[in-house]
Amino acid sequence: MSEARTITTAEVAALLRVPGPHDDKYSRGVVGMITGSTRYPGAAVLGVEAALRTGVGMVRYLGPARAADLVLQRRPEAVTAEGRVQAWVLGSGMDAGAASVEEGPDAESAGRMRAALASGHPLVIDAGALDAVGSARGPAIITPHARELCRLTGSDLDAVLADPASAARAAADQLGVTVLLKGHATHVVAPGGPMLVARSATPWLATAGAGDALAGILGALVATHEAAGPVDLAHLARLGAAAAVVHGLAAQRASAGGPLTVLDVCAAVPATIAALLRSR
Ligand SMILES: NC(=O)C1=CN([C@@H]2O[C@H](COP(=O)(O)OP(=O)(O)OC[C@H]3O[C@@H](n4cnc5c(N)ncnc54)[C@H](O)[C@@H]3O)[C@@H](O)[C@H]2O)[C@@H](O)CC1
Ligand SMILES: Nc1ncnc2c1ncn2[C@@H]1O[C@H](COP(=O)(O)OP(=O)(O)O)[C@@H](O)[C@H]1O
Repeated sequence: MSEARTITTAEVAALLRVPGPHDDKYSRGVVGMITGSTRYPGAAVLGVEAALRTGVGMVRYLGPARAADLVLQRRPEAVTAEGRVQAWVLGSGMDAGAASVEEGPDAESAGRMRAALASGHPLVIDAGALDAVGSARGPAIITPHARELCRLTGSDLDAVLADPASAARAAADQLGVTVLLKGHATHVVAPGGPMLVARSATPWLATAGAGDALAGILGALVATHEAAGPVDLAHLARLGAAAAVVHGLAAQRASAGGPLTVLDVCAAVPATIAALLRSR
């Protein structure tokens, strides 16, 4: 078994960047999101909502037209034009192989995804972008669930579920990226680094779209840190664990012991962050 340590709320609070009087939308960080597809446009809405609720200077949304329309209906503050970006979120709400699509309504966002992978900026790689991890030039954190991890590494599902910490560590070493393995407990590890575990989630969070929101929270945290100086794989591991704790605590707030929707979780993120900041 791989040794694992639960990240504390004090550590998470210390990782939250608070804007100061001299900040502007660019110095706070811009997260670029190429998420959602013609088939799964809702994932784009959830990720953008989560990123904005986490606090970031700008969300630049560059997915397919149908998803962009829905994002703008929900969040007119999202910017859908190309421009400066400090960190990317790729692949939520896309089918495997999304970066290789060359025809149809999702081809333009596939091209943008290939450019983001080659940009050297930090990357949050989710769902349909996972199989493109080998083309990531910048530091990357991948966010698979157990079955996605198996698809990526060829490991056995029962073995991953029995020892997620070892599976996450082996994947990080094999792929040379930081791995955030989702589940009731979420395991996060950089190649050769310490294993961090987030244990704040409630089982009510096991609902479609919850992972899309996690990717948005994480993308916002990465962009706000990258705006202050380059993040590396070890830094991405701490931010990944922090994002999972914020996600889980927001879910506890949204649930209050009962069912939740993913937009409820997103709506609970600002109060969750405010409570963490009061505790530091
Ligand atoms: N509103 C939306 O637009 C939504 C879009 N979604 C997108 O839908 C696409 C497909 O996602 P799926 O994860 O369903 O597809 P997958 O094809 O990756 O998963 C389907 C298979 O994986 C298994 N599986 C799922 N979660 C697991 C876990 N935690 N442990 C072990 N096995 C697990 C399922 O039993 C099933 O056999 C993704 O791009 C995703 O981002 C989902 O996020 C749901 C919401
Ligand atoms: N039993 C559970 N208890 C707590 N959290 C869970 C549980 N099952 C899943 N989650 C969380 O819910 C999210 C599901 O993400 P994912 O599998 O990508 O689903 P989707 O693709 O539908 O968004 C992850 O953040 C995961 O950690």
